Amino acid sequence: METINERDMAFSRIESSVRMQPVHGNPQGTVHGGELIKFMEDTAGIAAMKHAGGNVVAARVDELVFHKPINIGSIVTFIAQVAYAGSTSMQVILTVVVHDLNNFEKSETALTAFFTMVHLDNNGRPKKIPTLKFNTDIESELYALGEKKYNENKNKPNTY
Ligand SMILES: CCCCCCCCCCCCCCCC(=O)SCCNC(=O)CCNC(=O)[C@H](O)C(C)(C)COP(=O)(O)OP(=O)(O)OC[C@H]1O[C@@H](n2cnc3c(N)ncnc32)[C@H](O)[C@@H]1OP(=O)(O)O
Repeated sequence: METINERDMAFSRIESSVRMQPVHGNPQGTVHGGELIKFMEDTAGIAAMKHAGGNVVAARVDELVFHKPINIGSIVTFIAQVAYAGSTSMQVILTVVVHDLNNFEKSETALTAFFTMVHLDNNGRPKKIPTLKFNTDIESELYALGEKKYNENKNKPNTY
């Protein structure tokens, strides 16, 4: 199989929309945080799989922020972007937006997080990934954010 050494950042971007159902709810009647995190991890995982070209696992979640509660019945879009590629790991920036059901041009950010996803080979060992190429000013900013988070994690004591 052909080995890909470099991928454009835009290649891995994923958007996935879901209507939040009663089964996603918590006792307060809004969407349960754990349900949202599962969708976030799946979306981050698919973006990372696209970049890596194979299986990935989540190694870490940083700066998960719940900015707004989400109501049952809302249509929510999960946006995942590989922002930085290390040797075998990726920083995936996850943004969750809630749409205005009467005006889909309007949406609000409800959650944000960084996921560290690691590419694994068939024996479950970390495997090298393509480098990441940015092509626009916005992508360059995302890359800088991802690189900062990667370096912060590498420098944290007792992390691994
Ligand atoms: C709405 C949509 C619906 C769609 C619906 C479809 C669903 C379709 C979904 C498919 C998508 C699946 C997405 C789910 C993914 C899981 O749910 S996975 C389950 C949860 N995760 C786990 O069980 C992982 C457990 N941990 C491990 O297995 C090992 O610790 C790891 C992560 C493989 C690392 O192993 P290790 O031997 O420590 O590796 P090591 O060589 O030291 O480091 C490798 C790299 O990882 C980094 N790393 C390791 N540990 C850490 C750490 N704690 N923090 C940060 N970085 C770390 C290192 O810095 C290194 O990076 P590079 O410098 O190479 O880039």
